[in-house]
Amino acid sequence: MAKIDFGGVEEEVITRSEFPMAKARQTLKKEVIAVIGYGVQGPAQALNMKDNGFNVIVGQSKQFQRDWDRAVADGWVPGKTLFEMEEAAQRGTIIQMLVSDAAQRAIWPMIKKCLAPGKALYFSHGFSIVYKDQTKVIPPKDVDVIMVAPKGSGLNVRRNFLSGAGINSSFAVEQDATGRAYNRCLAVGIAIGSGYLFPTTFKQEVFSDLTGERGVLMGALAGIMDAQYQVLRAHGHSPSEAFNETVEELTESLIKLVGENGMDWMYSNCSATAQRGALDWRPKFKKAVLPVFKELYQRVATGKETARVLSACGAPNYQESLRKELAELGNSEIWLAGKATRSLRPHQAAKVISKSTKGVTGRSRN
Ligand SMILES: NC(=O)C1=CN([C@@H]2O[C@H](COP(=O)(O)OP(=O)(O)OC[C@H]3O[C@@H](n4cnc5c(N)ncnc54)[C@H](O)[C@@H]3O)[C@@H](O)[C@H]2O)C=CC1
Ligand SMILES: CC(=O)[C@](C)(O)C(=O)O
Ligand SMILES: [Mg+2]
Ligand SMILES: [Mg+2]
Repeated sequence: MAKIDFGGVEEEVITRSEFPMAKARQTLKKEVIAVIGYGVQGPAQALNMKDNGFNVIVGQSKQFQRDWDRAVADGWVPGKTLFEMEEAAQRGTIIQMLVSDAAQRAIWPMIKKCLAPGKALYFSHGFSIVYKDQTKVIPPKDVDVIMVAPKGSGLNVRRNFLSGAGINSSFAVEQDATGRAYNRCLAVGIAIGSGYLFPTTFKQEVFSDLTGERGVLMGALAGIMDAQYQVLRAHGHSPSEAFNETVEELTESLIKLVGENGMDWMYSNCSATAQRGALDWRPKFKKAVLPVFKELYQRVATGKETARVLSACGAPNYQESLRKELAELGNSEIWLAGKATRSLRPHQAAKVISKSTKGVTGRSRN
């Protein structure tokens, strides 16, 4: 493992050069990897592994016709590489649990029957194992239990693979029954297209992941956007102006600079006026939301968020009510304004400018 200094704390990271693709292929050459679930992560991981030359089959319930049809359209062949979930799980030696977290609880009794000794049970989230009191997912002692959790949407797991970039993942071994769990885990991590692999535990992964997606990555993000948009609109700003100053300028400009070189770098390349205001207001926002994040982490740690996911997402009419909720969000004024704004992005001009390298390196941090 390479040792990397993260802001003064040393952590170990697995690099592709330590665990090259040839070693992954060697490690998994006798394995049949059964990807159970063709939702978001399923297609990305299955297709990346197949394109990397691994022996992959897909298990998908035909009752979810849309997902079955997508698997067929992606080249999986019914009866050869695409099966009902139980048959795929029987055939697989590494069983990847990539149905939704609530569905993992529902299909567990069936999966458990397919876990012959020496097989590996794989997750991309610590959820089912860590909250076993609620999910009842308790693997037998004679199988490996491993996790690779890509740190991004499945869409990017596939897109980054196709662009050659890869995506970083965390990984953990919960149970090593065969003595090969660690190598199996890293080999699958490399096979699905991970770049760097960060060691974690199932518990640390799921606590941080649930906090992140409810917080800054998704929930808090949409919440603060709504709040700012509402205030601007209430003071007579047009929808386009309110949207531009809340979302468009972030996604099209400023957050890209944060990704490129950090927050201070983005600040450095904005006006002195903006920098002063942002530095002054940062602590106020932090103070306002800190209690909310503390409450969120508590709810994650005590399993309340898990109970909410299992009861809501496991309900029979959930897909219908989810569709309604997402449609309501998409049809709210802010996101309709967003649709109009996106149609006005000046793509042509951007292409011409990108041919020049003058003036694109940014202002240094002093
Ligand atoms: N979506 C993502 O990008 C990420 C997901 N993960 C984790 O990966 C795992 C899979 O998540 P997603 O790909 O989002 O799955 P998803 O939420 O898209 O699940 C869809 C799959 O579950 C199946 N399914 C749903 N209910 C079912 C039921 N009652 N019986 C049988 N099958 C059912 C669907 O047919 C489909 O194949 C989860 O543990 C998730 O937390 C981790 C990182 C990112
Ligand atoms: C993309 C990801 O890693 C999330 C947000 O945690 C998820 O989809 O569960
Ligand atoms: Mg995540
Ligand atoms: Mg998540």
